[in-house]
Amino acid sequence: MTTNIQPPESGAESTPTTIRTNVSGNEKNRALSTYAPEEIEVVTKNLNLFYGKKQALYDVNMVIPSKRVTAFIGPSGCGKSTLLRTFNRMNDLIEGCRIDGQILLDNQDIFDSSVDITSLRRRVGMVFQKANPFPKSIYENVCYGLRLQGVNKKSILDEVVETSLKGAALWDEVKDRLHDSALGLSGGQQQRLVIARSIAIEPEVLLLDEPCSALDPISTLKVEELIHELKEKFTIIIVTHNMQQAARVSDYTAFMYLGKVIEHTDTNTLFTNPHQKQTEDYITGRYG
Ligand SMILES: Nc1ncnc2c1ncn2[C@@H]1O[C@H](COP(=O)(O)OP(=O)(O)OP(=O)(O)O)[C@@H](O)[C@H]1O
Repeated sequence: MTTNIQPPESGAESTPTTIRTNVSGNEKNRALSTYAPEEIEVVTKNLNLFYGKKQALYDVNMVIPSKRVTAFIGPSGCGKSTLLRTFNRMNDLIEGCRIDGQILLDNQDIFDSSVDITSLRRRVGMVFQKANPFPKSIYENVCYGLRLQGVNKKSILDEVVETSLKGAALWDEVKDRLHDSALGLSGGQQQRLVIARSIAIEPEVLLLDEPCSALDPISTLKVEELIHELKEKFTIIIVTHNMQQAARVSDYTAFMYLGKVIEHTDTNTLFTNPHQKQTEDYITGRYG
């Protein structure tokens, strides 16, 4: 069901934007506090992050429910990508980056010394703003992760390639040219290919960092529809600049400002009845 809702009006400067949400029943948008521990994929506890002396995240405490879409929104530089990158420890690659606090994935602290980063990144896949297919065939792009794991049996690879491309809504467009270069695909197709490559190794969580920002409206729509389907199998966390997109694709939305999570609630509430003034100012276009 698609619901047409207006952001709250509180004063003459309110923007008359119509924000559509993908509200599809109470169950999907129930309060985060009602989730049982086994329904939660990721928990952050007192998470602080510093780039050298500059603090970029402040005391982030949040729960990310399993098999739901959570969106991070907020003005440029508020820490959305930084927070997203902590979930698969991509920030480890940045010199001078220091993190305090905990992130529990299935109840295990991902910063624990026993955690193997390669297997963490297998469990928590990531898709970036700009599609980054490898200069290989479409087929080899999709089975890249499996080959790294030592899987080389053709029948298995064929099956995974087909399932993943179908899962990424790309199969019909490429099934007759699987051995052509991935670089010959359009931008939107490349982004779906990268998603197919990520889901081929069956992660638990899929991180999407502004996956549509370089795409035209039709490709954007395809990726948004895809996100909707993928949440049946994966927990999805998406960073987007686009509030309409957050409202369309997500079940839960976190509004961030200056490194803090100001409000994190079901998407419908965040856009129709935000509890924090800063959220309301942002969604009504007063700053950002
Ligand atoms: N590698 C880095 N080294 C130092 N500072 C960084 C680094 N990456 C991000 N920052 C700083 O951390 C803060 C948060 O940046 P981040 O990219 O996470 O914000 P964002 O909300 O994703 O922004 P945008 O919407 O513009 O992509 C910013 O002040 C940014 O300048």
